[in-house]
Amino acid sequence: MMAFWRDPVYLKTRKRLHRWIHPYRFLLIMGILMAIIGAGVSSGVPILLKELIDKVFSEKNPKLLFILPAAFFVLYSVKGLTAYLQALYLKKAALHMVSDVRRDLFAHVIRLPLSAYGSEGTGSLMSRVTNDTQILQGGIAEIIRDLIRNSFTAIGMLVALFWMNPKLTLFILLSVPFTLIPIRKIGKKIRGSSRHYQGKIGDMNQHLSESLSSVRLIKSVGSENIEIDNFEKHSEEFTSIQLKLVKYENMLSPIMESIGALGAGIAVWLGGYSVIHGTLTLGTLVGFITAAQMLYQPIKGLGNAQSGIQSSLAAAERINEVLDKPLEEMNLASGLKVSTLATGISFEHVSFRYPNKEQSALLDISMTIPAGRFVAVVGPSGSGKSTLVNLLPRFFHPTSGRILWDGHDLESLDVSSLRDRIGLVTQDVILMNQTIRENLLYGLKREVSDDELNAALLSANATDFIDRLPDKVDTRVGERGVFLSGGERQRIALARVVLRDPSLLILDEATSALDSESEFLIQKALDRIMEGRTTIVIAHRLSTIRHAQWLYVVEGGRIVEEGTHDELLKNKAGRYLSLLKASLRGSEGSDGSLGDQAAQVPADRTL
Ligand SMILES: Nc1ncnc2c1ncn2[C@@H]1O[C@H](COP(=O)(O)OP(=O)(O)OP(=O)(O)O)[C@@H](O)[C@H]1O
Repeated sequence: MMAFWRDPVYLKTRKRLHRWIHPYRFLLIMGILMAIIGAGVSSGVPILLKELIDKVFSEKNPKLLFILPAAFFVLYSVKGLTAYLQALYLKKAALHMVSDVRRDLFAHVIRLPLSAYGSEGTGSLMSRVTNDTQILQGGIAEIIRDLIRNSFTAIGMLVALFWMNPKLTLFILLSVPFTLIPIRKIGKKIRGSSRHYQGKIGDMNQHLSESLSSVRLIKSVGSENIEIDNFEKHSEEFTSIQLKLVKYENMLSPIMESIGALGAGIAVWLGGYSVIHGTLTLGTLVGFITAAQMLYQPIKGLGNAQSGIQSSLAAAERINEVLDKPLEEMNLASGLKVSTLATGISFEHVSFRYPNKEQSALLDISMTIPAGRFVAVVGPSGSGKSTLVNLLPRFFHPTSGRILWDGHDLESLDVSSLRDRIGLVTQDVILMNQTIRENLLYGLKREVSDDELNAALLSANATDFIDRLPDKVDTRVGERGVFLSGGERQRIALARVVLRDPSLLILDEATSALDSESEFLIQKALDRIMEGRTTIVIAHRLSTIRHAQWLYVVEGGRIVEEGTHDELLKNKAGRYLSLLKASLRGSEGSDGSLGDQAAQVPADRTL
């Protein structure tokens, strides 16, 4: 009847489910045992009733008048106790199991390759980890409770019925097949609505997380009302799906009850006829009708389990969709571990295309960066600069060509050790809502002394502003570091990089200019930090560009020019010169001879 074991989603989830169930099998076995005892005890009730009427009232046996009520008391107490223990064991197993599912799901989500994040929003992913697992847990607990206890109780009742009168039992069983049709039909509807419902929670969460993280934009353009309307739309759609679900879920019970009443009616009609004609005792009839009623209770419960099964399968389907996504290939076991960058990095005819794009972001890039060199990449917006540096920590893989680290293809390296060797400072510094100290030590796999921490802050020029904070390095920085200024956040990011002591430093310079004091402090810090390391900077500041030992000009995903600043300036028809001219014209309204101008403009001028 509950043929969920033939369901394709269940078949797909089965292996995972067995892995999740395994550690809690003893709890489950105990729960099932309690259900069996409870069911056995329940089936004693109609039999006792039969005995009470036939032996005590008809045969007038006074001894049994005391024993039978006492037996009733014991039966009901044992029934209650087993129900309690069964709920406890099964719920405990379900809660622990789903906690494991949540952990596995989070571990999977966090290990997905970067490319997997763009297509599905964070809010929606979050909803799969928190909400779908919750539904799964509710479902599992319900399924086990309703399915197991009710199945055993139904079997127990059937045994009692057969024991009392097999012929009459067969008659009332005639109605059972009719229960299958609504269970199947409504079950399908529940599954569909449940999936829709869970998807809608994901949409609502997505909207919530997006608007909360963009609250500044919303306020600055005054779009609060639009966002409220959008949210209301999501919320109303959610409610209407919920209502649909409630309708289907509650449809089963009355249908099952009516069919059950039909069975009980048959029993009363046929049984009553037999009592009148003296072929059945009154006790058997009362016991029989009680058992028949008690049989429909678990059958109704089996109908309810159907809704739990269907919502769980819908949740399992959504959880599977995440767990089926391939993990990032880290080469942890087979990859070569890197500990330094001794000779350098080379790109060999590297091209790259984002999976959702038709045009390549990088085309036939070949370049060699010897160890220790300070290299700058310049180019117009969207030319592929960030994409180029993102290939180095293997956030993405080249579509063709290869990148070598000390002569070894990046694809053959242990990614974790590779990333340990790379220090990445992005434009928008990401800080956790923790203390400065915790942010500095985040992800470090070694102990750091206070002296070392202070030295790192000193070399990042971060000591002055931290000394002015109430709790110094133990001050919390707020969500994404909002309690700090842009320049302060950058200096913390630099100190973090110093502690990681990477062989390759990748800096994506901020496009918006910082105030000149911050700029100066950061530049000084950088000069110190870059010493002895290979550095690649996506450069926007003239000061960086001037000091770079080698420059690459990227345009349309290709390297169009390379050389030193002075060499590139000499090419009057070159892209480098026109890039500089365009940037200077934008701010100075000038287009004169750029060699001289570039030497004169302030160092914090951004490109
Ligand atoms: N995650 C992504 N998915 C799809 N396309 C992307 C993704 N990131 C960048 N692109 C596309 O790749 C191209 C190069 O982008 P990239 O960010 O590398 O340029 P950029 O030179 O760093 O630009 P900017 O200076 O404005 O930061 C652009 O056309 C961009 O739209």
